Amino acid sequence: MTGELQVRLSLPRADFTLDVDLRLPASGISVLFGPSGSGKTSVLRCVAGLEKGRGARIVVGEEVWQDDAAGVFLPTHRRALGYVFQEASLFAHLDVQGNLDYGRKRSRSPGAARTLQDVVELLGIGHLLGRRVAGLSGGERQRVAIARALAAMPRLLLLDEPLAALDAARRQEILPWLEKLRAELKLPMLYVTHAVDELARLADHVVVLEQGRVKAAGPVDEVLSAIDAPGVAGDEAGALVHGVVAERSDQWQLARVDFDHGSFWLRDSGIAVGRQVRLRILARDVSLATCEPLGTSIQNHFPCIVESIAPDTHPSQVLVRVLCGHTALVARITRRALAGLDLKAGGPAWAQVKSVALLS
Ligand SMILES: Nc1ncnc2c1ncn2[C@@H]1O[C@H](COP(=O)(O)OP(=O)(O)OP(=O)(O)O)[C@@H](O)[C@H]1O
Repeated sequence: MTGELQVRLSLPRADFTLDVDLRLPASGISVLFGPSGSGKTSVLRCVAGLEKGRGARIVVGEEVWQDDAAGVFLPTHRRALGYVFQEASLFAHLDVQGNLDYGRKRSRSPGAARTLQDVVELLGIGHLLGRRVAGLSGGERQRVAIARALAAMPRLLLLDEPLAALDAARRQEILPWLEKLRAELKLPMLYVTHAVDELARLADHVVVLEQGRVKAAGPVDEVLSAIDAPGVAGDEAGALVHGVVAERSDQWQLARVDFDHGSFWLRDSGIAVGRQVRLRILARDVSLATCEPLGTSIQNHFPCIVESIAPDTHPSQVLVRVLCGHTALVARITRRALAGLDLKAGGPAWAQVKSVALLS
């Protein structure tokens, strides 16, 4: 798709007016994130044409789906979109193939048959085609629901908490499939969740909603490491670092992941050298020092510059955002430590990272 995705609308809700004006990238996953009742599903419903909104303008690439100022409103069936819900709404009387055929018939494109083969492969559901829906696990059902949505060759895929009804093991099973879609499809996806781990793992771009307003928006690493809105991640505040697996040590069973200003050593989980990965570094796992830490068991430490300091969720603590080159890390330290070290914005420091989670 060329061009971006524009979603501008205003919609009165029970307790507030939803008011957003978003410009989102034309590919990758844009996550709508926020607490329950903040308006995330309402945004998707307006994009789908299920609710009208006011002063709305919804443009997908070069297609105008709604422009209230010009009197344009395409009904849902004329918007080339796929919609995946929390509970896969598959037809129980059809097998998996029948469900996919239904999706394909919604597309008027002659290339749809080819696409169907591709999505079956993409989501690894070839062995399920003859199965009844009732015999599928929750994770398989969601994969089929996503495949059915993609079979209609949408210009935009809407996913409303697609993992929320699954247990932890099923969620882990389906996350790599979503990462594969993100890597292999040029399709923009609008993905609703209130789970920080999904956000960190899947999002390219993030919009944080609160009471119907946009509280923060931008690339995922920027939004997650921003400390001026600590409510975004609360106790899970931290940074996201993009890196590449550069070395695997048989001797130590560790992998080295390089980022723009250094390297992390972390547990080798078998990911091949050369693969791009995301690292999640929680603020509670980062400590700060004023000189290079020597004689410590913590292997990952980097010189950095203190960028900003902000109040945390508890008054005894602060969040400190530091820059290692262009890469931001966030440290959660006590006010007492801040005073003792005399850290100031603009000053040098060393960041020590106690624990790193490899997300993909
Ligand atoms: N048809 C409606 N008319 C008026 N208010 C509504 C309507 N549907 C939902 N609301 C209210 O709008 C607000 C936003 O709801 P919405 O479902 O968009 O939030 P959400 O962020 O998706 O929440 P959740 O994560 O719980 O699904 C809520 O206060 C909800 O009660």
